[in-house]
Amino acid sequence: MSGSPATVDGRALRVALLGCGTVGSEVARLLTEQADEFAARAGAPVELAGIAVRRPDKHPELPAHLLTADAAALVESDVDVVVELVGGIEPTLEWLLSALRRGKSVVTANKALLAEHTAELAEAADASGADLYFEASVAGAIPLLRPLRESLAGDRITRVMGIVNGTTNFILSAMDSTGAGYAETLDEASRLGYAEADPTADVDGYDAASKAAILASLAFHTRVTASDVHREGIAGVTASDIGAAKLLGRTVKLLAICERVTSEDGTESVSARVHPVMIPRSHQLAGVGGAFNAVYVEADAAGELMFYGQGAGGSPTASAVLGDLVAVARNRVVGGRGPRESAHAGLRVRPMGQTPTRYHISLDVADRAGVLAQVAQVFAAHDVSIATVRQRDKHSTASLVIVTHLAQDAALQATVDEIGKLDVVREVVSVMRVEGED
Ligand SMILES: NC(=O)c1ccc[n+]([C@@H]2O[C@H](COP(=O)([O-])OP(=O)(O)OC[C@H]3O[C@@H](n4cnc5c(N)ncnc54)[C@H](O)[C@@H]3O)[C@@H](O)[C@H]2O)c1
Ligand SMILES: N[C@@H](CCO)C(=O)O
Ligand code: NA
Repeated sequence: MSGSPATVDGRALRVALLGCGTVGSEVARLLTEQADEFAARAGAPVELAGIAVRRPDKHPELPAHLLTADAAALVESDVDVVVELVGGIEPTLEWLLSALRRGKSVVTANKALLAEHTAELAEAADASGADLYFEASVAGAIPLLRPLRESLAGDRITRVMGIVNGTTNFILSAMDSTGAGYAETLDEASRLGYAEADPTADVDGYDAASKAAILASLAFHTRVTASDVHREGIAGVTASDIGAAKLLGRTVKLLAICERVTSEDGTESVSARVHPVMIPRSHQLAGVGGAFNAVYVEADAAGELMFYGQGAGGSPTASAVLGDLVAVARNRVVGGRGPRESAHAGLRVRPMGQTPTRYHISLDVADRAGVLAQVAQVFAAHDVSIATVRQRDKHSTASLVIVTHLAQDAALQATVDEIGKLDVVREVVSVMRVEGED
C-alpha cells in the first residue's frame, strides 16, 4: 500500500465486518485480495480490523486474530467504519446506533432494518457527522439507490416500479414456462437452492415490501416504512392465474410499485405496494427471468430509466457493499460526507383502498341471455369502468374476461366480492391487478 495517502486523521481506514456469511465472506475475500486496488481507489489503505460472527470456531478459513463473537465490543473498538452483514433488527439496530453515535460510518445491506429504522439511524448519523450507505439493501449489485439519492436528486421522480425479489421471480418465471402450480414450483426452487430454508420473507412479500419502503423514501423524499407498504405475496398465485394471463398475452410478476399520486385538488401523496401483477409480455419487466431484478424509474425530466442485473448472491451483493465502502473512505480522506437522509417532502402515504389500480377478472358464467348485463351492472354500481370484455363459449358455461380502467382499489375489491355472489357466476377463475397497456 505504498504511497497511499492516509485518512484525514492520518492512518488507514479500519473496518469492522459484522457477519461473514453469504455476503460477508465475499466482502472479506475481495477486501483482502484487492487491498492495493482499494487503497488506490479510496485514497487511503482500507484495513480489515475485526470480523464478528456468531461462532468463531466455525471459521478456520479466517485469520483467528480478527474473529470475535462480540459484535458490540468490535463496534466500540478503534474502528472507523462498520460494515453490517448480519441481518435482522435486534441486536443489529443497537450496534449500528452505537457506531453512528461514536462517529463511525456504517455500510449495510440490511433492508429489514432500514425499512423500519432509517429515521433513527439517519438522525444518529447527522448528530455525529458519520455516513450511512446501503446500496446493497435493494436490488443487490444493481446501482439503484445512489442514482436515486444523487444522480436524480435534481429531477422529480413520479414512479419506481420493479422486480426486487429474485426468489419469487424465479418461482413465477418457472410457473409461466412449465404451467405448474405454486407449491410444486416452490419445492423445485428449494431443491435448486434458490428459496431459503424459511422462504416466508420472500414468498409472502416481506422482503420486497422492505425494499419498496426504501425506494419510496428515496424517490419521494418522504419517510415510508415497511408497515406503510401494502403487501401481498405469491402464495395465492395459481396455475389458473398464469393461464388467464397467457390468454391475454400477459405474464405474472411480483412487483414493487411506488408512485406519486396527485388528487383532483392537486394534493400529492405516495402509494407503495407489493403484489402480483399481470403485465404484457412485451413489457420490459416481462422478459426479466430467473433470479434477476429489474427496476423501472420514471422522472419528469429524465423520462424512463431501467436498471437491471443480479439482485442477490454473495459476490454481486458484495460489489455494492464495497462500492459503498470506497465512498465512505473517500469521504474520510477529503473530510466530507455522503448524502444525508432527504425527507423534506413529508408526503402522506395513501392507503391501498384509495390507490388507483386496474383489475383483470376472469369468470365462468351461465351461458344465457342477460348475464353480461347483470355482471356489467355490478361494475357500474361501484363506478368502475370496463376497458375490455372477452367472451368464450364453453359447454354449458361461458368464460368472461374483463379488464377495467383505473379505479380506486377498494371499489374494485367490492366489485369482485359482489360479482362472486351472483347466481349466474359459476366460478371466479382469476382476479389480479394489471399494469401496462395491451
Ligand atoms: N444473501 C443475499 O443474496 C443478500 C442480498 C442482499 C442483501 N442481503 C442482506 O445481507 C445481510 C446478510 O445476509 P447473508 O445472506 O450474508 O446472511 P448469512 O446468514 O449468510 O450470514 C449472517 C452472518 O451473521 C453472523 N451472525 C449472526 N448473528 C450474529 C451475532 N449475534 N453476532 C455476530 N455475528 C452474527 C453469522 O455468523 C453469519 O456470518 C442481510 O441483511 C440480508 O438481508 C443478502
Ligand atoms: N431473498 C432475496 C435476497 C436479496 O435481497 C431475494 O430473493 O431477492
Ligand atoms: Na443495489
